[in-house]
Amino acid sequence: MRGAQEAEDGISAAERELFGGRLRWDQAYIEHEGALARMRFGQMAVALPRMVGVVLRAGWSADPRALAGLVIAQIGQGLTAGFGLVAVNGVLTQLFAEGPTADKLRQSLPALLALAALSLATALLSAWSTAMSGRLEPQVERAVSTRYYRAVTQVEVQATEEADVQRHLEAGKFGTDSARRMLSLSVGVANVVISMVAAAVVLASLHWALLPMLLVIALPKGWGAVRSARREYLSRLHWIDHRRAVSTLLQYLTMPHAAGEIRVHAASSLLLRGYAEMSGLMETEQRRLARAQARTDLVAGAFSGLASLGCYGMLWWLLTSGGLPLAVGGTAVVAIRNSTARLTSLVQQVNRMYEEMLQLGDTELAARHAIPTTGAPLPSPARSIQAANVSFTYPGATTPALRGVNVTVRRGEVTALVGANGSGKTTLAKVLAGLLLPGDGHVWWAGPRGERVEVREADRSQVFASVGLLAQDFPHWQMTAAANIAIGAGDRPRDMAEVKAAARAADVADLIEGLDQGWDSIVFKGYERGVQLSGGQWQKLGTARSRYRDAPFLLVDEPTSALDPHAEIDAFERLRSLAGDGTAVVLITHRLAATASADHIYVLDQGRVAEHGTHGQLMTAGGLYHGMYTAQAAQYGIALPAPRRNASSEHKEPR
Ligand SMILES: Nc1ncnc2c1ncn2[C@@H]1O[C@H](COP(=O)(O)OP(=O)(O)OP(=O)(O)O)[C@@H](O)[C@H]1O
Repeated sequence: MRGAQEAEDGISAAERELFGGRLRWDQAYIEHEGALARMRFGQMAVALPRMVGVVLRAGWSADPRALAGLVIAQIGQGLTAGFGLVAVNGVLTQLFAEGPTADKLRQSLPALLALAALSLATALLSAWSTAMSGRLEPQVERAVSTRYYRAVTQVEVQATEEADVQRHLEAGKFGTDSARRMLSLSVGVANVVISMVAAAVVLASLHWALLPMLLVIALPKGWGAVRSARREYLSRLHWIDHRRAVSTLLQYLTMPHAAGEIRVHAASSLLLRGYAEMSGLMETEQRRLARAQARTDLVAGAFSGLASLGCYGMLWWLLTSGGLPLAVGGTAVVAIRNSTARLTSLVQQVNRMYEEMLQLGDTELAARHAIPTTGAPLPSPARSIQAANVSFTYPGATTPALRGVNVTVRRGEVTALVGANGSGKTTLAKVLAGLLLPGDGHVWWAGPRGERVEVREADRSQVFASVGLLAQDFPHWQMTAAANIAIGAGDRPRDMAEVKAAARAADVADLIEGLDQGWDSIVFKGYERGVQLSGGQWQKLGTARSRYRDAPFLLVDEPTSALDPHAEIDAFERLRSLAGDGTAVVLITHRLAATASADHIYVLDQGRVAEHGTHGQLMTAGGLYHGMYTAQAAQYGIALPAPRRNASSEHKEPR
C-alpha cells in the first residue's frame, strides 16, 4: 500500500514523515521549473533568436571588441566549413574522373591543399573564438551581476516586504551566473548553426534536391533530440527534491551542534533509515526513466533511420539515373553526416540556453521596484521632518501598523517614541527615514523658512544622506572593527580619525584598541584575527556606526537594550548632547527613565499617537505613559504620586 503510494507521487514515506512531503525551496526560480518540459519544438526555434539577442546585447555593452572578434570567428568557421565542403567536392570530382589514378591524385592536389589550409584556418578561428569568449564571459557576468545587485539595493524597502518581490529578488541571484553560461552556450549553438547553414548552402548549390534531403534527415533527428533532452530535464527535476532531502539528512549527521542528539536520542537511526528509503526510491525512479529514455531513443532512431533510408534511396536513384555526378553524391553524404551528428548537441545546448534565459530574465525584475533616482532637492538646511496624518499598512497585513499619525521631529531636540510592543514605533521611524512611504498622509521635510518637500516628491538620495540609523537588528558585518564603523558612510572614503572619534563617542574605542589586532580585528569568531563581541559591545559598535554617518537626523531604535546600567546612562547622555549640537535625535526605547529628559515624547498605541508632550506633561496627564512609567518605577520599589488629572488623548502639536 505504502509502496503503491510512493510509486504514484514519487515521495518516499521517509520524506513524508520528516518533511511532510516534498522538500522544496520557497524561491522563485521554482517558477521556471518545468518551463522547458512544457516547451514545444517550434517555440524553441522561435525563442532562439530572442536568446541570442539577449546575449549579444549583454556582450556588446560589456566588451564590443571581444564580441565582434567572437562573431567574426564564428562566421569565419562557418565559411571554412562551407569552403571545406566545396574542397571535398573538388577532391571527389577529381578522384571519380576518368583516367589513371596517379593523374587523378595529382589533379586533386590543389583541392587537397585547400582542404588542409581550411583545416588550419578552422583551428586558428576556433582558438581565437576560445580566447575571445574567455575574455568576454567574465565581463558579461560582472556587468549583469553589478546591474542586478545595484538594482537590488535600490528596491523600495516596502516592495521587499511583498512575497512576490522577495522571491524575484532571490531568483535573480541564480540569473547572474546564467549570463556567463548563456554566452558559452551561444558560442556552441552559433558554431553548429553556422556550419549547418554553410552545408545547406553548398548542398543547394550542388543540386537542388540535396537541401530537402538534409532537412528530411535532420528533422526526425532534431525531434528525437528534443524529446530526449526534455526527458533528461524532467529526470533532473525529479531528482532535485530527493537530492535536496537526502543531502539535508546527511548534513545533520555531520553537524557538530547535532552531535549530542544524534547519539543520545538515536536520531541517527531515523536519519539513516530515511536516507536508505529515499535513495531506494531514487534508484527506482532512475530505472523507470532509463527505460522510458530507451523507448524514446528507439522511436526517434527508427524515424531517423527511415528518413535516412528514403534519402539515401533517392540519392541512389539520382546517381544511377545520371541526374547527379558521383562526386556530388559523395559530398552530400559527408555534409549530411556532419550536420546531423551535431544536431543532438545543438538541441541540448538550445534547451539549456532557454533555462538560462529564464533565469537571466529574473535579474531584470529588481529594477521594476526601484526607488526613483530623481526628485526635488530637500530644503537646505532641512530643519524638521513632519509626519502628517500618516497611515501605513505592510504588504500582506490585514491591519495598519500606523493610523493617522502626526509627529514632528526637529533638529536640536530629542524626540522619544514609546509604546507597547507592536504599537508602531519602528514602522514610524522607517517612515520618517524615507524607507517606507506612507499609504495615506504626508511626510514633509521642512526648511528654516517653512519651505517644505514631500518625501514622495523628494530626491530620496538626499533624504537618505540626511539620516543616520541604528536599527534594532542592525547588521553585524563579518568584517573588521574599523569596517563595521566606516560602513556607516559607505558612500565616503574611510577616514580613520573619524572612525576613532565615532568609536570614542560610543565608548567602544578602548575595547577595540585593546584587542590584539586592534582596528583590524574581525568582529566575528571563526576567522583568523576573529574575536567574539558581547551583545552590549556590538550595540556600542552599532552606535559608533550611526555616529560616523554624522547625519543631521539620527534615528535610534532601542540603542541601549543590551547595555549595562552605567553604559546605558552614558549612552543617553551622549544622545542628549548630540541633540544639543543640532542633531535631531529620534529615540525609540522602553527605558522610560531615559525619555524623562526628551524634548517630546510620543506615545504610540496600536498604530496611533495616543499621547504626546514632555515627561512632566504626560505624567501629570496620567494615562498610558504614566501607567508605563509607574510600572517601571515600581520594579525598583519607587512609589510615584498619582496624576493630578486624567489622561488626555487629545493630539496637540507640541510647541
Ligand atoms: N515587515 C512587516 N510585515 C508585516 N507586519 C509588520 C512588519 N513589521 C512590523 N509589522 C507589524 O506592524 C506592527 C508595528 O510593528 P513595529 O515593529 O513598528 O512595532 P514596535 O512598536 O516597534 O514594536 P517593538 O516595541 O516590539 O519593537 C506590528 O503589529 C507588527 O506585527
